[in-house]
Amino acid sequence: MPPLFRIGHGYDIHPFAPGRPLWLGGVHFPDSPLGLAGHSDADVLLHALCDALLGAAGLGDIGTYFPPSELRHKDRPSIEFVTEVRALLAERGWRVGNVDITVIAETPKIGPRADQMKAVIAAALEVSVDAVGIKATTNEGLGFVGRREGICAHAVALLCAESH
Ligand SMILES: Nc1ccn([C@@H]2O[C@H](COP(=O)(O)O)[C@@H](O)[C@H]2O)c(=O)n1
Ligand SMILES: C[C@@]1(CO)OP(=O)(O)OP(=O)(O)OC[C@H]1O
Repeated sequence: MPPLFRIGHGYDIHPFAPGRPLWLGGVHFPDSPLGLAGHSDADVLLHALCDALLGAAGLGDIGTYFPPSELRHKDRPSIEFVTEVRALLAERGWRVGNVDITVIAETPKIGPRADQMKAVIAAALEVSVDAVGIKATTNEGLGFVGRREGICAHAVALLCAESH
Protein backbone atom coordinates (compact mmCIF):
# COMPACT_ATOMS: atom_id res chain seq x y z
CA MET A 1 0.00 0.00 0.00
CA PRO A 2 1.47 3.46 -0.90
CA PRO A 3 2.32 5.70 2.08
CA LEU A 4 -0.23 8.27 3.29
CA PHE A 5 2.45 10.60 4.66
CA ARG A 6 6.09 11.42 3.92
CA ILE A 7 8.49 13.74 5.76
CA GLY A 8 11.50 15.63 4.44
CA HIS A 9 14.29 17.84 5.73
CA GLY A 10 16.18 20.65 3.98
CA TYR A 11 19.20 22.77 4.85
CA ASP A 12 20.88 25.69 3.07
CA ILE A 13 23.42 28.42 3.77
CA HIS A 14 24.38 31.57 1.83
CA PRO A 15 27.06 34.18 2.55
CA PHE A 16 26.30 37.89 2.88
CA ALA A 17 27.47 40.05 -0.03
CA PRO A 18 27.41 43.80 -0.72
CA GLY A 19 25.28 45.18 -3.56
CA ARG A 20 22.62 42.49 -3.28
CA PRO A 21 19.01 42.88 -2.05
CA LEU A 22 18.15 40.72 0.95
CA TRP A 23 15.23 38.32 0.38
CA LEU A 24 14.13 35.91 3.09
CA GLY A 25 10.97 33.84 3.03
CA GLY A 26 9.81 35.67 -0.09
CA VAL A 27 9.97 38.99 1.79
CA HIS A 28 12.30 41.89 0.91
CA PHE A 29 14.37 43.56 3.65
CA PRO A 30 15.05 46.98 2.08
CA ASP A 31 16.90 48.32 5.15
CA SER A 32 19.53 45.57 5.15
CA PRO A 33 22.94 46.93 4.05
CA LEU A 34 23.85 43.45 2.73
CA GLY A 35 22.03 40.79 0.74
CA LEU A 36 22.94 37.14 0.23
CA ALA A 37 25.19 35.90 -2.58
CA GLY A 38 23.79 33.23 -4.90
CA HIS A 39 22.77 32.47 -8.46
CA SER A 40 19.07 33.13 -7.75
CA ASP A 41 17.84 35.76 -5.26
CA ALA A 42 19.61 33.52 -2.67
CA ASP A 43 16.55 33.23 -0.42
CA VAL A 44 18.14 30.69 1.90
CA LEU A 45 14.92 30.04 3.79
CA LEU A 46 12.98 29.12 0.64
CA HIS A 47 15.84 26.95 -0.65
CA ALA A 48 15.79 24.90 2.57
CA LEU A 49 12.00 24.65 2.19
CA CYS A 50 12.24 23.41 -1.44
CA ASP A 51 14.74 20.75 -0.40
CA ALA A 52 12.47 19.59 2.45
CA LEU A 53 9.50 19.31 0.07
CA LEU A 54 11.48 17.55 -2.68
CA GLY A 55 13.15 15.26 -0.14
CA ALA A 56 9.80 14.24 1.28
CA ALA A 57 8.61 13.21 -2.19
CA GLY A 58 11.90 11.45 -3.01
CA LEU A 59 12.48 13.89 -5.87
CA GLY A 60 16.09 14.95 -5.25
CA ASP A 61 16.97 18.56 -4.46
CA ILE A 62 16.56 22.13 -5.69
CA GLY A 63 19.57 21.91 -8.01
CA THR A 64 17.96 18.95 -9.81
CA TYR A 65 15.16 21.21 -11.12
CA PHE A 66 16.74 24.69 -11.04
CA PRO A 67 20.45 24.17 -11.83
CA PRO A 68 22.77 27.11 -11.09
CA SER A 69 24.29 26.50 -14.54
CA GLU A 70 21.07 27.79 -16.18
CA LEU A 71 20.97 31.52 -16.91
CA ARG A 72 17.17 31.63 -16.60
CA HIS A 73 17.54 31.14 -12.82
CA LYS A 74 19.92 34.11 -12.42
CA ASP A 75 18.52 36.46 -9.74
CA ARG A 76 15.22 34.56 -10.00
CA PRO A 77 12.74 35.04 -7.12
CA SER A 78 12.92 31.82 -5.12
CA ILE A 79 9.19 31.93 -4.36
CA GLU A 80 8.81 30.79 -8.00
CA PHE A 81 10.81 27.66 -7.12
CA VAL A 82 8.37 26.98 -4.26
CA THR A 83 5.38 27.36 -6.60
CA GLU A 84 6.95 24.99 -9.14
CA VAL A 85 7.87 22.45 -6.47
CA ARG A 86 4.28 22.48 -5.20
CA ALA A 87 3.10 21.74 -8.75
CA LEU A 88 5.59 18.84 -9.07
CA LEU A 89 4.24 17.39 -5.83
CA ALA A 90 0.62 17.81 -6.93
CA GLU A 91 1.36 15.99 -10.21
CA ARG A 92 2.56 13.06 -8.11
CA GLY A 93 -0.50 13.07 -5.85
CA TRP A 94 0.95 14.93 -2.87
CA ARG A 95 -0.40 17.94 -1.01
CA VAL A 96 1.52 19.80 1.69
CA GLY A 97 0.41 19.00 5.25
CA ASN A 98 2.61 21.48 7.07
CA VAL A 99 6.12 22.91 6.96
CA ASP A 100 8.35 24.28 9.70
CA ILE A 101 11.41 26.44 9.10
CA THR A 102 14.18 27.63 11.42
CA VAL A 103 16.38 30.54 10.32
CA ILE A 104 19.75 30.99 12.04
CA ALA A 105 20.88 34.59 11.71
CA GLU A 106 22.39 37.30 13.89
CA THR A 107 20.67 39.83 11.65
CA PRO A 108 18.08 40.79 10.47
CA LYS A 109 15.36 40.20 13.08
CA ILE A 110 12.97 37.68 11.54
CA GLY A 111 10.19 37.83 14.15
CA PRO A 112 8.65 41.14 13.03
CA ARG A 113 8.40 39.87 9.41
CA ALA A 114 7.45 36.24 10.16
CA ASP A 115 3.71 36.70 9.58
CA GLN A 116 4.42 38.26 6.19
CA MET A 117 6.67 35.31 5.26
CA LYS A 118 4.02 32.83 6.38
CA ALA A 119 1.41 34.50 4.18
CA VAL A 120 3.69 34.49 1.10
CA ILE A 121 4.73 30.85 1.58
CA ALA A 122 1.19 29.66 2.40
CA ALA A 123 -0.08 31.24 -0.83
CA ALA A 124 2.66 29.53 -2.89
CA LEU A 125 1.98 26.15 -1.26
CA GLU A 126 -1.82 26.58 -1.35
CA VAL A 127 -2.13 25.86 2.39
CA SER A 128 -3.45 27.91 5.30
CA VAL A 129 -1.03 30.18 7.14
CA ASP A 130 -1.11 27.98 10.24
CA ALA A 131 0.43 25.17 8.15
CA VAL A 132 3.61 27.29 7.89
CA GLY A 133 5.98 27.65 10.86
CA ILE A 134 8.75 30.25 10.85
CA LYS A 135 11.19 30.42 13.75
CA ALA A 136 14.51 32.18 14.18
CA THR A 137 17.48 32.07 16.48
CA THR A 138 20.85 33.77 16.57
CA ASN A 139 23.96 31.60 16.72
CA GLU A 140 24.99 33.46 19.90
CA GLY A 141 27.99 34.95 18.09
CA LEU A 142 29.50 31.55 17.30
CA GLY A 143 30.96 30.42 13.99
CA PHE A 144 30.21 31.60 10.43
CA VAL A 145 26.69 32.74 11.24
CA GLY A 146 27.76 34.26 14.55
CA ARG A 147 30.39 36.38 12.77
CA ARG A 148 27.56 37.72 10.56
CA GLU A 149 29.14 36.19 7.44
CA GLY A 150 25.90 34.59 6.31
CA ILE A 151 22.56 33.02 7.15
CA CYS A 152 21.50 29.40 7.26
CA ALA A 153 18.10 27.72 7.46
CA HIS A 154 16.63 24.30 8.22
CA ALA A 155 13.18 23.16 7.11
CA VAL A 156 10.99 20.12 7.58
CA ALA A 157 7.92 19.27 5.53
CA LEU A 158 5.08 16.79 5.86
CA LEU A 159 3.35 15.62 2.67
CA CYS A 160 -0.06 13.94 2.65
CA ALA A 161 -1.38 11.69 -0.12
CA GLU A 162 -4.14 13.56 -2.02
CA SER A 163 -6.49 10.63 -1.56
CA HIS A 164 -6.19 10.88 2.24
N1 LIG B 1 17.49 36.62 13.40
C1 LIG B 1 16.71 36.46 14.50
C2 LIG B 1 17.17 35.85 15.65
C3 LIG B 1 16.33 35.75 16.73
N2 LIG B 1 15.06 36.21 16.67
C4 LIG B 1 14.17 36.16 17.86
O1 LIG B 1 14.89 36.42 19.05
C5 LIG B 1 14.72 35.33 19.98
C6 LIG B 1 15.96 35.13 20.78
O2 LIG B 1 17.02 34.68 19.97
P1 LIG B 1 18.29 33.98 20.66
O3 LIG B 1 19.18 33.52 19.55
O4 LIG B 1 18.90 35.04 21.48
O5 LIG B 1 17.78 32.83 21.47
C7 LIG B 1 14.33 34.15 19.12
O6 LIG B 1 13.60 33.17 19.83
C8 LIG B 1 13.48 34.80 18.04
O7 LIG B 1 12.19 35.03 18.53
C9 LIG B 1 14.62 36.79 15.51
O8 LIG B 1 13.46 37.22 15.40
N3 LIG B 1 15.46 36.92 14.44
C1 LIG C 1 18.71 28.10 -6.21
C2 LIG C 1 19.82 27.82 -7.17
C3 LIG C 1 19.24 28.17 -8.56
O1 LIG C 1 20.11 28.00 -9.59
O2 LIG C 1 20.99 28.63 -7.00
P1 LIG C 1 21.48 29.52 -5.74
O3 LIG C 1 20.69 30.78 -5.62
O4 LIG C 1 22.96 29.73 -5.87
O5 LIG C 1 21.17 28.68 -4.44
P2 LIG C 1 21.83 27.32 -3.93
O6 LIG C 1 21.06 26.92 -2.72
O7 LIG C 1 23.30 27.51 -3.69
O8 LIG C 1 21.73 26.28 -5.13
C4 LIG C 1 20.53 25.81 -5.67
C5 LIG C 1 20.25 26.33 -7.09
O9 LIG C 1 19.25 25.47 -7.57
